Amino acid sequence: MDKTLAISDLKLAFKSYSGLSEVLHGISLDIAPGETVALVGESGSGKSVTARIILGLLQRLPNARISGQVMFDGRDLEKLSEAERYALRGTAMSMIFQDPTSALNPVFTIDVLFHEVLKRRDPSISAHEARVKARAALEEVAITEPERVLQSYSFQLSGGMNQRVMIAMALANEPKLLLADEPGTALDVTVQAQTLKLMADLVERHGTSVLFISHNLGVVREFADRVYVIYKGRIVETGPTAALFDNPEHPYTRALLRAVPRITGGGIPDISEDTGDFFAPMVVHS
Ligand SMILES: Nc1ncnc2c1ncn2[C@@H]1O[C@H](COP(=O)(O)OP(=O)(O)OP(=O)(O)O)[C@@H](O)[C@H]1O
Repeated sequence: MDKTLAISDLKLAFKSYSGLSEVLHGISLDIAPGETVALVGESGSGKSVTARIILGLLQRLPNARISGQVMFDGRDLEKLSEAERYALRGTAMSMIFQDPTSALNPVFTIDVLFHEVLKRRDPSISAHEARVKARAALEEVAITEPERVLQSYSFQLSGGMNQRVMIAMALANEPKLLLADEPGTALDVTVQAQTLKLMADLVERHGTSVLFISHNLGVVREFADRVYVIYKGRIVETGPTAALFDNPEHPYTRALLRAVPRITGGGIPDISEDTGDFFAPMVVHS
């Protein structure tokens, strides 16, 4: 079956007055239909820029130099016009962010925001039809009083409620691919765990593919089918989640796993002090 997403040899550099700074050095990554794939790595390793290239957002920056191939649902993104890429965002692919409260425009009520989202797929959808769909979508994320939520502004709702609203909106147009960039990191851990479980159940039911970007290896272990570990713009290890966590072979993956904070003390180890060769060849688990 065709992959939902197939990235090959993706390179990215930013041009500045002092020259080119290379950020991605030829990464390859794919996601099958219905699969949840995690991209993990430290801050600045290139996770968010990868998501922004998939969404077609970095292509608009005049100082971004991009090469390689990104195939989405059988289509080469680089061959699409800006208008075609715009049409894909919020319809065939959508995104959820770290902080749901700031991602939802506080000027409009949730039902107006929902209407806008649904119009991306069906420009002629009426406010009434949108409201019916929005109510059903909110019920799917276990919101028991959808009418009250629809009439509210995001600042009147809790962070956990906004996260559910955002998940419902992101899935309202039945996207093939959901990009989840550190979802819920701005929430407390219990609420984050509940909403991630909700998201996982929903994407499974809808057969949505997910690119899950996270620092949190515990969450990755629970929700991802496969993992790619990225270090300074290079994929250093990849494989099915259990194989990779049970038998990490690349020095950087080992350091990353050792750096998971433990309640029993010792604080967060500093992996920059690790002596392993983080540029060792990539490890692929089958
Ligand atoms: N518009 C830009 N211009 C120049 N450099 C950029 C731009 N956007 C990102 N970068 C650089 O690209 C690198 C990768 O950034 P990216 O945001 O993808 O990291 P990340 O892995 O998502 O980190 P975090 O987990 O902190 O979000 C960083 O060094 C960042 O400074």
